[in-house]
Amino acid sequence: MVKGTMLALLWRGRKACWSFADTIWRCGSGQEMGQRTCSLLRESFPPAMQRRTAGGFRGVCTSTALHGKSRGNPKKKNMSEKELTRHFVDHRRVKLVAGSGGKGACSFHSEPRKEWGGPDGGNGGDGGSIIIKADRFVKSLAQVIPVYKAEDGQSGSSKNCYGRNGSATYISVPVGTVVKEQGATVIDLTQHGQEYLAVFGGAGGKGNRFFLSNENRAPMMATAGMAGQERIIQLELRTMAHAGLVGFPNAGKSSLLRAISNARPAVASYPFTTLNPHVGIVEYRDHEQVAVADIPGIIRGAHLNRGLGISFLRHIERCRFLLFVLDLSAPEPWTQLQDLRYELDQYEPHLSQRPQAIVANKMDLPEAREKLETLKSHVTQRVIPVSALTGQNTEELILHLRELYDGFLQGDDSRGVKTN
Ligand SMILES: Nc1nc2c(ncn2[C@@H]2O[C@H](COP(=O)(O)OP(=O)(O)OP(=O)(O)O)[C@@H](O)[C@H]2O)c(=O)[nH]1
Ligand SMILES: [Mg+2]
Repeated sequence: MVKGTMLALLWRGRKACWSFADTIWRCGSGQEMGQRTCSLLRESFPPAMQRRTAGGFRGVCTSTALHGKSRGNPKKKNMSEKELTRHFVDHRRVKLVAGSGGKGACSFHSEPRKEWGGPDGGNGGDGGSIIIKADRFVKSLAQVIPVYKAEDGQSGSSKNCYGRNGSATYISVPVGTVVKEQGATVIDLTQHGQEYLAVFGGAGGKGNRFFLSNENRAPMMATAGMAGQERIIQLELRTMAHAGLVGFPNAGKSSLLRAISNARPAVASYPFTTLNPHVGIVEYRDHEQVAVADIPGIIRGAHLNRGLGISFLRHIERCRFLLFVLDLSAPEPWTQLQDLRYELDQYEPHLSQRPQAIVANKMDLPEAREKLETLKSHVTQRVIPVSALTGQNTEELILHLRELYDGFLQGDDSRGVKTN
């Protein structure tokens, strides 16, 4: 029984315990063995643990303590914005080649006393197709490779055996991916699980059994499988979010997203900290969720490729409403608003006309408080003064976000449009 207990201890112990497992196994039974084992185990612990077990060895507790560290969930490492840029890809050009069909077989059945058993060549299997599938757990197109070749069908064989069909190849893409061919949109994958069969596999060839007829009792013909379809397509990711944060660099967009949602985009005091879109979810008590996208900063002349350009505006193209984030500590923040609107319209006419609110950020700074009234006099839209840093008045912003969201839902209901 003592031997059994020792073995149980060793099983739960660490690698270090194995070195003296042999020793314990060979020990005699009784108290002497128990003491010897205790001292051996105690010596194998780190000094701190040795001190703790000096009073008396308790096998069960020790094994737990030894494993304590390895059992704990390792904390997920936050990726820096630079690392994220390497992992975040929002467009890809992909060549798709479906599988070819397998060859049909040409063979004749033959067995004792049945020498001319007739043709028995089976058909080839069909080539595999390639299917593009939207998956909400995929966040970027980074894992999409430049060329996909689906599996070919297997050839048919004698005894009427058909070749196996090539299995379909699935390409998982984020929800919101647009499939384009020569610049024209083919399909927009906006639902989780939505599939698009991009290229069909070639049909399998026919075996000579297929050509058996009254006229031809011994067909020698079998056909090769057809080649699979080939296609070059472009995949373009357009982030799916209800609201988009638009502003100059350093306006505090990322800080604001951190303040109102669960997202953790990088925040720093230098411009263009954000290089990729981040989506945060604002949760309400009734479990309604509003997705908010933070995108890189826009500067005057961005449509002429200044700063980071405006190509990333594709990520707010789908947003139903916009939040213009202004840094009220900057001189004349209302000019920022005009510039932002101009740049948005350069990307897509009337993009700046979407339902919107103006978020006056950095209200914790004295210079910002002075400019609030002047800003209000310059604009007709609602201005929400907040401080993303201190969290001041973010509730008003969250509530207004909900109003905009409800308005958008009602608008869609009245038009009978189903949206995501
Ligand atoms: N005092 C004060 N500072 C703020 C506030 N919000 C943001 N900041 C600071 O402003 C700087 C820029 O903040 P970000 O959130 O990175 O700004 P951003 O608009 O995301 O900038 P880009 O990603 O470069 O476009 C950081 O140093 C923040 O700490 C605020 O409400 N008050
Ligand atoms: Mg940012």
